[in-house]
Amino acid sequence: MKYVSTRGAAPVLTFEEAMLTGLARDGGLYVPETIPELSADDIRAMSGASYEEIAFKVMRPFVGDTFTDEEFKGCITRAYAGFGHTTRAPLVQLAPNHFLMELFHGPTLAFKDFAMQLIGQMFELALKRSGKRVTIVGATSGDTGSAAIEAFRGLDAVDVFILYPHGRVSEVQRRQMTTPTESNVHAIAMDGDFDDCQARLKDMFNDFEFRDGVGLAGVNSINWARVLAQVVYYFSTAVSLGAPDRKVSFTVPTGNFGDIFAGFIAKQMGLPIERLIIATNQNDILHRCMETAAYTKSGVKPSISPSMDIEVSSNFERALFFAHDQDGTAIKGLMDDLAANGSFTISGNAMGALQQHYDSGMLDEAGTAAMITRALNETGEVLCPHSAIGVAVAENHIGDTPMITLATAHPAKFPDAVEAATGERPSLPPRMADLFEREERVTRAPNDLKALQDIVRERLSS
Ligand SMILES: Cc1ncc(COP(=O)(O)O)c(C=O)c1O
Ligand SMILES: N[C@@H](CCOP(=O)(O)O)C(=O)O
Repeated sequence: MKYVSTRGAAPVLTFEEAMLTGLARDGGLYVPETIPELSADDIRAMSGASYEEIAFKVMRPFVGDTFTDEEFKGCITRAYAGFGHTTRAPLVQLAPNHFLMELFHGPTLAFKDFAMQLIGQMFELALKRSGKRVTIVGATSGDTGSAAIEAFRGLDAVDVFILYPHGRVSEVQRRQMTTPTESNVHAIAMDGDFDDCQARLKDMFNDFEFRDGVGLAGVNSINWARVLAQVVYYFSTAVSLGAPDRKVSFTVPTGNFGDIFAGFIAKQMGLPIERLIIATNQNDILHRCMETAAYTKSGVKPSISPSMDIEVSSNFERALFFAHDQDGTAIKGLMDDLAANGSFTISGNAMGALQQHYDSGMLDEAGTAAMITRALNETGEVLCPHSAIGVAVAENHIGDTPMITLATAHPAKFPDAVEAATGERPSLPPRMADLFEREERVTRAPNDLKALQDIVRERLSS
């Protein structure tokens, strides 16, 4: 299995190289050259299998000879052993044709744990074998950062630096990042919004002297392995509802487009997915783009679903690559337009290709709060604001096909928003009960590449 860049001008890599490399050297994102297909019988055989068994079947063809079967199975087993639910991604029925996929039973209470816990295992194995060290730098709007820190804290061969937008993550998210005591963990509160954090991260990758000097690696969804691990729960839940003999649709609360793009990969592999619904908050650039073909930045507005306060949706580039028949030159043109003018326009053909798979919807702030209240009253389910957006958008797209909405985070990560909507403050699991008493350790930084690079270099040499 080979991996190519969405901008068509970077070296072709193996799975291991793509996993440890992060951003392609032409600024693009790695994707598999071809997407392996599973037959209806292969998918049918997943019925009754454990999450871990399904994970192995789904991901194995992408991994090539990076790991033996036994090594890869070991990574998968260890990755999900600490999850607080035996089925890992349980389904709860909300209404006759509407199901909620709970993705918040991992150690940091968000869907990011599904991929990050596995990547932690795979990095550890690959780095032990090569004797190399890496410096992970990640950008987060709150959940990727805590999941990455949890997966890599204390690992000898890794330092992990997380850039988060100062004052724009929930207090629980911030404390998850600032309270770990391991010396290889470095939380950085940066001026600006998540897009600024992600832009500086990509600048670091595009500065080859810095990148090669510190051994930079990425665990944002820039990293193909992140997307791959997220493909699995599309299979496990669809199969539990009757796939491949019954179609399903998914609604996905969306920001950086990694999670919903994993659904697209599942569909390309043969899972009978009817529609993939993009659900956005008031930062609705993706929804506007689906309606008008114009991807136009308008300024990120802070919301009660802060993890989705994103306008430069990194993985949309991967979706565009497939919508343009894998034409890297076309994608480079669009991304250059975005960098120069803050917008690009998608051609009729490419829009047609996107609309074959995706629909979209948005929910504003008042609607999000109202949905959290209504979900509790009507179903007894306490939703986080991101999941509430998914549920409300899904309700406008439910037809004869079962709809599965992804619940991407635990409500206790966003207690203020949930309490304001329901009158009840959701509590953290007992293992996190003292989170608010733990000492915080964080570095403040400006939105400035050189200042950030200096922080990384200084910490590595101390
Ligand atoms: C809780 C939560 N929901 C939804 C999203 C959106 O996911 P994606 O960026 O993969 O679209 C994120 C962050 O990305 C998140 O943290
Ligand atoms: N919502 C994310 C944003 C980063 O997304 P990623 O999937 O690219 O890591 C977060 O919580 O940080």
